[in-house]
Amino acid sequence: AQPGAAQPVAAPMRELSWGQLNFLHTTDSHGWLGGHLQEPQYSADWGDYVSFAEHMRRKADEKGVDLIVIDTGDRVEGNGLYDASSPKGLFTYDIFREQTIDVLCSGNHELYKADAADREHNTTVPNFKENYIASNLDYLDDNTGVLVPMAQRYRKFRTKNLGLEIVTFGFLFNFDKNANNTVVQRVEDTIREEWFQKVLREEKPDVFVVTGHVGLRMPESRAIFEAIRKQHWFAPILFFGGHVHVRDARRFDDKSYGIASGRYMETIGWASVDGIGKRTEDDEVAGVRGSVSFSRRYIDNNLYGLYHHTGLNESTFPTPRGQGVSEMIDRARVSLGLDYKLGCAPRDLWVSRAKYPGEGSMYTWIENEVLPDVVVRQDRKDKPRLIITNTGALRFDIFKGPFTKDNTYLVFPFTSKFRYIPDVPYQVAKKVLPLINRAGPVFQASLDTQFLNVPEAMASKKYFVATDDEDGSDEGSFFELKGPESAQRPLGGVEAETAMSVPTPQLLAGYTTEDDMGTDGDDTERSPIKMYAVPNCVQAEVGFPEEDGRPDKVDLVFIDFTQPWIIPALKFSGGDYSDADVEQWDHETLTYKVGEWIRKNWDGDC
Ligand SMILES: Nc1ccn([C@@H]2O[C@H](COP(=O)(O)O)[C@@H](O)[C@H]2O)c(=O)n1
Repeated sequence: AQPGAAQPVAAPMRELSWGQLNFLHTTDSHGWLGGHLQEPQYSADWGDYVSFAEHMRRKADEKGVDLIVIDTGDRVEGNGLYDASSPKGLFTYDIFREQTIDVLCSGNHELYKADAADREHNTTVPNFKENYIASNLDYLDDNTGVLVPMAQRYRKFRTKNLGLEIVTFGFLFNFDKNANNTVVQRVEDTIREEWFQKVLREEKPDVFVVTGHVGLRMPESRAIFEAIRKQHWFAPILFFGGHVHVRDARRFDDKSYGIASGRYMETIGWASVDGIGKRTEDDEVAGVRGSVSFSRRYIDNNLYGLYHHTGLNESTFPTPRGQGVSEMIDRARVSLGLDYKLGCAPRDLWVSRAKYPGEGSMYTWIENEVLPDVVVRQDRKDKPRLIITNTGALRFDIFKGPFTKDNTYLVFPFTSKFRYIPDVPYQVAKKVLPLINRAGPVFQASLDTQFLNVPEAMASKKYFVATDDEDGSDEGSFFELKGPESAQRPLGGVEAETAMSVPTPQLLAGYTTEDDMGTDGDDTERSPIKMYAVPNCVQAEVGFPEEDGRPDKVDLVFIDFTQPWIIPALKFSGGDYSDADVEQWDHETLTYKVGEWIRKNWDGDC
């Protein structure tokens, strides 16, 4: 762990079970290679994970079984370790490559910006060579002007100890907000491509492993499963998903299962599979291959748990390589000045652990306190304005106490700036926010308004029910598990505030996941946390007339990411606006503006 990271706390543990094939899985790490310095549940770092994987490989060898290490993308954006350097990721690519990863693929965050996609092609792919799979992703080489596969489309390999043959793919969901130096082919089109069909016709592996930056319950995963199953009735198919930032496991059928392993290096996914027979020519005819048994654990990424699962301790656990990686991270953090204190947060501010609107909500804070102060222009200061930001732009909680340079990137990782349309009739402008939040038919399918929200909402909306609040209002609904077809309740602080069960007092609050396999997936017993839904966007009203609160016209200011939704919402509200009417508000990023605000307003002692 990093110097100064919170010490892990002892807790009741569930064991890992081993099978013929065993997997360690990370996804959506978003640069959190230093771990969570403020949260004991997740305070181990990438160096500890390197040590852990080394011990688990040795154990696999001793047992005569196999271990495969997987990462399913979104390695970048969301932590100072990646975002604070120039160029971005100056240190993280070298740190990340220290883990031996057998199969990896791209996430959408590797592709938002052209320079990040260049680095993926020119650094990550060569770092991992044939282990990097890009089944539906091409890269436009600037030097040659030629569109080439980002990496190979699939990989076939034999496992070290049991000699099982694996065919593996690496998919990205149908993402369309990538920079123009990559092309993402829709999954549904890719599986109809000749190369994919040829693999299915010609290869007869013992098991298919589908890695993907795709939620397990997104339609793309189902489509891939059905395409493989159509041609391989009895083959085990294992999915390793990502993107929606949740812990989840899904049973597709009795020979096909998947795991999704959370976000931000909070979770190391563990999956083990038994019942994989060597495939014979007659299998498909006779249907001889029985069910596979699948077991999963979501490992909280802290040293207490990693020692427990390896049977090691403080002196025996760190390997020279792992220790070296922790030192690399420390040096990088120091040279980037990530612990530099901008101010002192006077209270906890939550993404979804507090009701919106409310005192503890990060979104109430941003719309009431921050936006009115930071979205100001001298030449338009007397014009009333509406300022809109999407909630997904604020990604992580703020804990009471020191707010560091690192925290600015954890909370506001994007380089988004403000744009505006001047002098919009208020009667038109005021309808934009409700339209976006109600997500009506105004928006085409490609403009799903859930893409404005925090990624966790994608899973939550589908698998949890938003119930009425305790006070009977429908404001600030919270999620309650609907049944076994579920995703999760994430995240941990130290207190367990819940209406869903009686917390065990000494347990730290954290993940209490329910998935298709039941409620025993988390490796550590935690007390549950109540999670509240947040709207897609929030809005500040600034400079409104005091008498009736209804200006004639307003400047409609919005974060640039929201523009594709703002324009159709304006049109639907009777405003004949297009992209041509949009002007840049100023040239400062939201991240910079909030950093400056914190410097001025949170200048207490802590
Ligand atoms: N410039 C951006 C890019 C993304 N977002 C938000 O992030 C969400 C996607 O996050 P994943 O980690 O799941 O890829 C997206 O839905 C937006 O809410 C943003 O605000 N600004």
